[in-house]
Amino acid sequence: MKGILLVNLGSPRSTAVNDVKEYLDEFLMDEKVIDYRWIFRALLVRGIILKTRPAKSAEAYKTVWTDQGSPLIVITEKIQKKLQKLVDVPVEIGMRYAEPSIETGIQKLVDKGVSEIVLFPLYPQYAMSTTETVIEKAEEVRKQKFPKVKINYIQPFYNRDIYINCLAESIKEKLPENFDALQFSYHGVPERHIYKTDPTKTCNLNDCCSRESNPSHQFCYRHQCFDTTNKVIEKLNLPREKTIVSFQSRLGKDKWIEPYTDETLETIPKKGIKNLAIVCPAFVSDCLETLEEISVEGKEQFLHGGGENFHYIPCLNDEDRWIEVVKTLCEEKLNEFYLV
Ligand SMILES: C=CC1=C(C)c2cc3[nH]c(cc4nc(cc5[nH]c(cc1n2)c(C)c5CCC(=O)O)C(CCC(=O)O)=C4C)c(C)c3C=C
Ligand SMILES: [Fe+2]
Ligand SMILES: [Fe+2]
Repeated sequence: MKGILLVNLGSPRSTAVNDVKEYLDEFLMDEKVIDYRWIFRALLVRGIILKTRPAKSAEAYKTVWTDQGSPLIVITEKIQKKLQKLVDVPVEIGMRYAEPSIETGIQKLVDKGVSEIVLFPLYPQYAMSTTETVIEKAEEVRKQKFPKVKINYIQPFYNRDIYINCLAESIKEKLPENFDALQFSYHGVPERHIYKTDPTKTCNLNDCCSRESNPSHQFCYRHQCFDTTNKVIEKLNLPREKTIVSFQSRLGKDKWIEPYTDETLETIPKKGIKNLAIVCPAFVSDCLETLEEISVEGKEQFLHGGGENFHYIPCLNDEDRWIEVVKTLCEEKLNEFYLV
């Protein structure tokens, strides 16, 4: 029997500082996220970051937490429920960090008699710290706990027509009537991650990310973000000069991919952009990074820089058209099981 596992990043179990600390420890000790040798990672994460960040992050989580829990988990559950109504195989969710874990999700499917799983990492663009760590973790769990189970992984879908149409339509519906610019703010990654995962060693994080065709693009997160943006701009028929791409949420002292969202938000009002619409297409569901970092902090930065109107465009969340895309992508992979 076949089944579907939707995988998202995960959130702390509550906004208590200790729960946030436990979550951040698992997240940041992942060597695909902070890719230093264990001893240096432990010194940085446990010796420095976890001393102060959990209290700060817990305060931020409190501002977005709902009666049902973390927005990211609640929305992923809504996607699961809606998808379950459209497909005739069991659908479960699993989080890369904290609960419900990938193991919990696979166990629930196995308990329902599933032996062939389509696993969907809910990230449009490939990154070592997202898609790659999800697949690595799922393979580790499968080998150790479920050796008879087969897993088929859905690949990044940043450039698929069905996804681009869906994202473009969603944005179009929510765009305000008057705006000076539409900003696409993607989660950032350290530059080092892009060099590390480039099998061709040709990406220089410059023009090659935006070049038409280049073998490095399959693993270049920066390229994939530009490509999603360009395809949406084309669909919406937007003048290029009315659009901005930037990268948010950087952590630590390393150089992350540029331009940075916070700096952009502070400076664009001085260039005449007073009315801004902003969307975050690296996230399929709203979460701390969109609801707090962009909608609240980002708005403050923009207004502080002299901006006047800040319009946040929510993620796809559980919109019906997005659930249809999830269904199509899952069905493609479910069908592959029949071919082998
Ligand atoms: C596109 C998706 C994401 C990428 C790429 C990514 C890389 C990445 N993130 C951190 C550090 C943190 N991220 C945090 C929250 C967070 N990150 C993503 C997605 C991506 N991260 C999401 C969806 C969330 C929100 C989770 C939620 O519960 O809502 C956090 C925790 C919050 C905080 O303390 O700020 C950290 C830390 C790194 C270091 C990284 C790449 C190396
Ligand atoms: Fe993150
Ligand atoms: Fe690149």
